[in-house]
Amino acid sequence: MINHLGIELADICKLYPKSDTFSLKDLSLSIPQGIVYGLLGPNGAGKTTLISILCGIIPATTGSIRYFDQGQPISEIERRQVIGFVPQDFAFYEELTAKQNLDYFGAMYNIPAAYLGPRRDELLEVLGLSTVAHKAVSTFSGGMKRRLNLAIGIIHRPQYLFLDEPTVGVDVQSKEAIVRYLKTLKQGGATIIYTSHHLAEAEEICDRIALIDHGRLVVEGTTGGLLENHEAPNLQALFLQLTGAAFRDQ
Ligand SMILES: Nc1ncnc2c1ncn2[C@@H]1O[C@H](COP(=O)(O)OP(=O)(O)OP(=O)(O)O)[C@@H](O)[C@H]1O
Repeated sequence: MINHLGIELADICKLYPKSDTFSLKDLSLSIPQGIVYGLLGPNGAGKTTLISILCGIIPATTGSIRYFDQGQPISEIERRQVIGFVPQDFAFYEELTAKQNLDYFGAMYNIPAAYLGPRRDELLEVLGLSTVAHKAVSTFSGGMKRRLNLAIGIIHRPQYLFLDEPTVGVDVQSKEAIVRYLKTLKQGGATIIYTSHHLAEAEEICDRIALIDHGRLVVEGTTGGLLENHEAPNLQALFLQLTGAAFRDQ
């Protein structure tokens, strides 16, 4: 399968207002279309900042981002239609039911009712939420909320899906369900860009990874190629080899 260029970032810098330290510095990446791409790094490395810039939630201070489809650049308006974002913080209404949340967010994307109903029911089914579809989300477990968060981010079938720690704080069953569904989305042609601290999970699903530390790119490449080049038995060993053992508490 030919992977066309999907997203190209050039010299991205991010200086938050009132901050005197760059959260991202001179970061350049080329992300192919149709793969799972992992943004990895220690606490405070800049992963959330980068994913938020990539999907247009916050602006970069300097640098450029271009999106492509089948090798052709796409406009800002087109970009907004083809991306989906699953944030680390839950982005739904606790007092509404799972079904009402999906209906609400589906309507925000202007999905016609004839398509929205079947799409909503399909997502509830594959993410194991059918039996609780009519319950208020405030009664859900952490894993159920994570799965609903994912369903909302993909209700409009995005071509580019950004996920910020999609499996944080969930049990093995929910993690498996989420990972399985991400693989299904990739098989359907989606480009998935995700951050995670679960390195075994990242090793399982990422075709390529970028390792970031202190806002700078440390290394980038195919998961297998990086392990081989650095003679690392797994991603955790590679991570420690390249970022050191020091804590990142401040
Ligand atoms: N709104 C903000 N204002 C100022 N500084 C910020 C802001 N958001 C993040 N930062 C800083 O930018 C740097 C990168 O933070 P970011 O949240 O992107 O890292 P991360 O890799 O996602 O970390 P974690 O793994 O802990 O979620 C950190 O030093 C952080 O303190």
